[in-house]
Amino acid sequence: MAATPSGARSRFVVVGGGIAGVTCAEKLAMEFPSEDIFLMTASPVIKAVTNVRQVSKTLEEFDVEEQPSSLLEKRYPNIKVIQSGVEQLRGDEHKIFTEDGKEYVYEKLCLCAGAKPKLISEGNPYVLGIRDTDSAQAFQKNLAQAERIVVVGNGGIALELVYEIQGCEVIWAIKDKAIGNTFFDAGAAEFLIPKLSAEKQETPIECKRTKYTMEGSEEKERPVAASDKLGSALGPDWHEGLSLKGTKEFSHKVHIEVLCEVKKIHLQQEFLQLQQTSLAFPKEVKNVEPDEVLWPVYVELTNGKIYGCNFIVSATGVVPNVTPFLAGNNFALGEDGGLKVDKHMHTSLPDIYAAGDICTASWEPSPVWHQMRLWTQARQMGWYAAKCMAADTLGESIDLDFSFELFAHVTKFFNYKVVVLGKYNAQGLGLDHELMLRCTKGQEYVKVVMQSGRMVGAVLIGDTDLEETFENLILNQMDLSAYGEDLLNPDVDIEDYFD
Ligand SMILES: Cc1cc2nc3c(=O)[nH]c(=O)nc-3n(C[C@H](O)[C@H](O)[C@H](O)COP(=O)(O)OP(=O)(O)OC[C@H]3O[C@@H](n4cnc5c(N)ncnc54)[C@H](O)[C@@H]3O)c2cc1C
Ligand SMILES: NC(=O)C1=CN([C@@H]2O[C@H](COP(=O)(O)OP(=O)(O)OC[C@H]3O[C@@H](n4cnc5c(N)ncnc54)[C@H](OP(=O)(O)O)[C@@H]3O)[C@@H](O)[C@H]2O)C=CC1
Repeated sequence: MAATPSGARSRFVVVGGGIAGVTCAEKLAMEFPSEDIFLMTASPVIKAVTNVRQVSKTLEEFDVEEQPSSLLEKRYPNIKVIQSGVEQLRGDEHKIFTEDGKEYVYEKLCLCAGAKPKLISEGNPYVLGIRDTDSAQAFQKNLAQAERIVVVGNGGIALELVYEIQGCEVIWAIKDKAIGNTFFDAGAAEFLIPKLSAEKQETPIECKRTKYTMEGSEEKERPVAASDKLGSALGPDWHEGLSLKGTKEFSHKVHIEVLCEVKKIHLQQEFLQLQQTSLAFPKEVKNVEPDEVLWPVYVELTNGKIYGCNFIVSATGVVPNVTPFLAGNNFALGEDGGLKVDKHMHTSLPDIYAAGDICTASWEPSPVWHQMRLWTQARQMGWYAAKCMAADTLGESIDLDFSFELFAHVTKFFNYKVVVLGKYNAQGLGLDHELMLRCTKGQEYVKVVMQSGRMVGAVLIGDTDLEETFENLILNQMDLSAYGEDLLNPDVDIEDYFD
């Protein structure tokens, strides 16, 4: 590192200590062992991917550890972690200003500052989002005092919460007809629903998926970020170390309100005043509680019902973290507010790349890949962005990485292994597709999406062992018309068929 009067200088600077940023810095450190790589992060700990295991061509398992940054510097002596938030980027000058008053000059920069929860009501103390370790702990603390909460949203976090929470009534308000719209269709939702009323199993099933651990979490005090600082996003099994229990003795009590959104949130005092004003609520708006029961906060839904609760979890997606530190740089943004990146992970500004939750993939994708803000994609993008930065520096050309050929995600919902491949929900296919299903209640749910006789997507719930075969069938686009329903016939050994 050469210091200049105007600030420290590095050829490569990466912003963000989450999976995308750390993976990018590691790959750059390997590609350029004699260069110092600066990794700037607002969080005192970094996320490291360990024990990567390739399950199939595109599905991978790995462990994720929250580690002190010194461990990363030990593994890669040419990575220098700068633990300070970036206050301002001046892209035209190739300069970064940090919150501790320092200035850095870069040649090439990769922005990996993640995303923030998109809350239904900003600044309302009764509305919680879950993103990082600190917000998860705040949620757990509130839950420990709660008798009833309202969960809003129908994606990954809501699915995990409604299954994990015990001893607290959950009112789950969803916009859709069926649960889990970001991962499932109504058929899969039907398959999963009985698990919500069943007593929760104490031992989780063995399941091939990523694991999330906190380095030394039991013995050591974890460094805590200032409360306004954004930590790295949580990930697989984030709730395993937390007791998600309310004040009651029962296991599960989930009531689902479908096809509705939150119309208004009323604090107790305001709610009581409104109730006394006869014209405040139209006749069809109903408090579902007897009047003598009082709650700190009330949620008015668009279906006319009002539920009192201790607090609300807004599990309503994320917004890329582009403000305030990137303000004034005129980046081209995607529809979802992310930094647009081309097929070389390059943003619209010279020498600035982006990866992970902060970016919006804006290249023409493979017909069976789409972006989802997931741990696996953060890692793949971080890795590939570093390769692109290296190729640009060395004047080499580079092809789009193979990991963007097929969307592939393995996770766990309601204690089932879940694999989703390609256009698993027929995303963007309109009516031009057919579905094939196989379902054994309580055991497995298999759905494939076919288009013109070819497989373009699949949802596999349970231990189906079909992921590798289906991944191949989607990738090679073989015409499967001749096999008809045999494709899902449990008596036909499909792997032998296609070997
Ligand atoms: C509760 C929860 C459960 C999840 N479960 C799964 C799962 O099971 N499977 C899965 O694939 N994905 C899961 N995800 C999604 C996954 O965690 C994210 O997609 C992924 O971690 C994003 O990584 P990232 O590196 O892009 O961003 P982040 O992990 O958000 O990292 C951003 C980094 O940037 C830093 N930063 C932010 N602003 C600044 C600044 N101004 N200056 C310096 N540094 C800054 C932050 O401190 C942080 O270190 C889950 C997410 C949540 C919230
Ligand atoms: N196991 C896994 O793979 C997990 C992954 N994650 C990831 O973490 C991130 C955050 O998770 P999460 O917050 O659940 O985000 P998701 O994007 O998964 O889901 C958001 C949900 O909220 C709904 N929604 C959006 N706005 C509103 C609103 N105003 N009112 C009611 N509902 C609304 C969305 O509906 P619509 O789609 O119609 O907009 C969608 O159902 C995501 O990137 C997710 O993929 C999180 C947990 C587990």
